[in-house]
Amino acid sequence: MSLQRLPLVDADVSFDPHWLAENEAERLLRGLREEVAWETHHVRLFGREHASPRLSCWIGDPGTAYRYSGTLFEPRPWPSSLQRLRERLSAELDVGFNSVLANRYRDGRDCMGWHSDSEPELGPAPLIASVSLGATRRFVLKHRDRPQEKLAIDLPHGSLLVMAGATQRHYRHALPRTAKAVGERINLTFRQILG
Ligand SMILES: O=C(O)CCC(=O)C(=O)O
Ligand SMILES: [Fe+2]
Repeated sequence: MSLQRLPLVDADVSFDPHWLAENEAERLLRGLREEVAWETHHVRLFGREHASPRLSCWIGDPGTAYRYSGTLFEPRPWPSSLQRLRERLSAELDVGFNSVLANRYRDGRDCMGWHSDSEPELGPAPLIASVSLGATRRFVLKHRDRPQEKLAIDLPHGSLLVMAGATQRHYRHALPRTAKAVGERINLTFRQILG
């Protein structure tokens, strides 16, 4: 593993563009299309229900329910391929991951808006490991109080991005939609829900 620290103040973000071998990444991508119970999550924003512009699935150990934007998601069980990936990540990063949010971006219109992963059940300094599969998409980070502190990074097939420490406290991030013709992408954000 060769994680490189990215140049951001008040944050701890590191990146390995080739974390997974090409054949492993390909096998995972194919498997996850079938093994995951993909669904459209609905979230409440300003009192109104919205369909998220992507497919998602919350997966985790029993007891890792996750509340976000007013909705409580009960975890689905681990498909075996994700179970193995979780074990490998937990060992390499020395973090007891007990859940993962899987997101599937069908094309360039699917996206994720500005947010930070700062739900209380993640604790004050969450370590989030984000594995990307399929089409390369641009990921952007921006400091909450210092707008000139920002970074855009393309996340290719098989890459690993790790956000730790004060990153969620000081930064928001997003996966913008794109007018470019891009294929499907699956992203996995491994998390540790504190009991
Ligand atoms: O798809 C991505 O790379 C970002 C996903 C993300 O921010 C999240 O799951 O919280
Ligand atoms: Fe996020």
